[in-house]
This record gives sequence, structure tokens and C-alpha cells, in this order.
Amino acid sequence: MDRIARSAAIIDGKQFAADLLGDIRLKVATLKENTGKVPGLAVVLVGSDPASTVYVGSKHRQTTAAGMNSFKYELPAETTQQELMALIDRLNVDPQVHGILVQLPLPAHLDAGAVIQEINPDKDVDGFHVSNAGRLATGSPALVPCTPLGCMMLLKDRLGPDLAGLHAVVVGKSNIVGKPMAQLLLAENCTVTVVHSRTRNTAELCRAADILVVAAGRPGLVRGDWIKPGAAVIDVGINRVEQDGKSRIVGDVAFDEAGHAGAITPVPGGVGPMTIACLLSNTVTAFCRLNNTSAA
Ligand SMILES: Nc1nc2c(c(=O)[nH]1)N[C@@H](CN(C=O)c1ccc(C(=O)N[C@@H](CCC(=O)O)C(=O)O)cc1)CN2
Repeated sequence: MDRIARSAAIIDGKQFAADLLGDIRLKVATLKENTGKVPGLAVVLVGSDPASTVYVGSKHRQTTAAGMNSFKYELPAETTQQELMALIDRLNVDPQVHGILVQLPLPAHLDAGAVIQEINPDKDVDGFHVSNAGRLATGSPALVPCTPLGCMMLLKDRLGPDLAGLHAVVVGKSNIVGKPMAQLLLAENCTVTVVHSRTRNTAELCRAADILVVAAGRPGLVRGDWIKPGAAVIDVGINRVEQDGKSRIVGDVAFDEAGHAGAITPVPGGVGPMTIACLLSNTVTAFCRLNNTSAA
């Protein structure tokens, strides 16, 4: 498909995240005034994966900037399962810690599933624990995974509060994005289709989508002719590629072919910043529940 003159509205996740972080800063100040305490977020990094190091650094800076306590744990790649589980057990009972996250991916010798399940569900600000996943699936209050939560905020800001009846297609079925994203869309009474690597008619299904959320981890997977004119496209992809001798981040959607979309998130500058802003929002939520208070 030839490049189409840009007409899709850009969903500016970077600006939305900045505004959300401003709101969080005010809430933290209110909590400090009312309780004398501030939320605390513990972030555990195992090894030295370059991307993870960047993300953890950004989480630490933004947590501190919001007036919250940030506890960063940088462990060597050789850390054993027992050592990591023991750290989580200590954080679970630390009264200054209200949110705990272990940066993914973990080194291959560690059981990430067991690590996630070791976290106190009330402090699971990633929303990955089976308790929170089950509560999300059954419509109970839960800590919701940050990236899907951010995607939903962007969608409702763009499309309005009522998404009922819209056909939403989610590309990807990961536990941290695709599946919780589908649950959030279902909770908004969308008609939801989840496609994945074994789906046989992915392009056809995407073309029927009013809302298209792409979290496949494959650069440029979704071509322009997979997008229905006017659709809202949320590109969750964060793919590092070499182009013209330079390393850059691209999404899962062929952005230059998506001019006929109604709206689209750019990569970078779309979903990514929302992930961190929603992490801080989840940490405030966890603090309020653990302290039986509110930031209103
Ligand atoms: N425990 C977790 N691990 C991981 C998560 C998570 O939610 N919890 N998500 C991703 C990585 N991630 C947060 O950890 C993350 C990815 C990207 C961004 C972001 O702001 N990206 C920028 C571009 C920055 C760059 O140059 O890479 C953007 O998209 O504008 C924030 C957080 C996997 N691990």
C-alpha cells in the first residue's frame, strides 16, 4: 500500500502520562498531609539487561519525582531463586513498601511464575499475581497490569466513556498485556476477539476492528490494509531494530501505512510512558488499600 497522507489523530501517550503523573504528585502530597506517610515502591532488577536497566531507572526517577519512596534492588544475574524469594518475603512485610515489582524478563535460570506468585497480592502493583488476574476476570476490584490499564485510559480519553458494542481485536495473548487487555475491553461491553500466532485469519479479523490493540512483539506485523478506516489503533509494540545503521524503537504496526486509522498511538511516545504512570497510580492505590485511606 502506498504511503497515505497522514490523517490519523495521534494519541499522545507521553502527554497523557505527564498529566497523570501531575495528578499523582498532588495525591501523594494529600496522603502525606493526611497520614504522615507516602507510598513506597520496591523495584527489583536481576542482571543487567540494557532495556530493563533503562526502564527500572525511569521508574525510580519518576517514583521519586512524584514524592514517593523508591527502593531499588539491583541483583547480580547469578542470583538464586531462593535469594530472590527471600528478598520478596522481606519486602512483603516491610511497612514502608506498598508496591513490589520484579522487572521482567528474568535470567533464564529463575522461575518468573513462582517469583510473581511470591509477591503479596495487595502489593502486586504489576497486577500479575493469579489473585489479581482472577479478580480482574471476575469483575472484582484488583490491581490491573499497567500497560493494559494505560491502553484503556488512552482509549476512553479518545473514544469517550462508552465503548459498549464496539468490536475490539487484541493481537497477542500474553499474561501481562493481551489477556488482561481483553478482560478490560470485555468489562466495557466491547465484543472482543483475541488473535495470536495460531490464528488462521488474523488480517481478516483485524479489518473488522473498531478498536485494534496490538501486543505481538513483532515489528510492523500489522499492515495498513489490516486496519479499518477510522479505527482506533493502540500499538503496544516496543521493538528495537537497526535501520540505516541506527538502533531505534518501532511498534508492531506499520505506522506509515496507518494514515486512514481514526487514531493511533506512536512508538515511542504512546503506550510506553503510560506503563510507568500507571505503575505509580497502582502504587498509590495499593497504599490507600493497605492504609484504609483515600487520596480524595
Ligand atoms: N515487571 C514488569 N516488567 C516489564 C513490564 C512491566 O510492566 N512490568 N513492561 C515492559 C517494560 N516496561 C516497563 O517495565 C516499559 C517499556 C517501555 C517504556 C517506555 O516508556 N518506552 C518509551 C521508549 C523508551 C525506549 O527508548 O525504550 C516509549 O514507548 O515511548 C516504559 C516501560 C517489560 N517488562
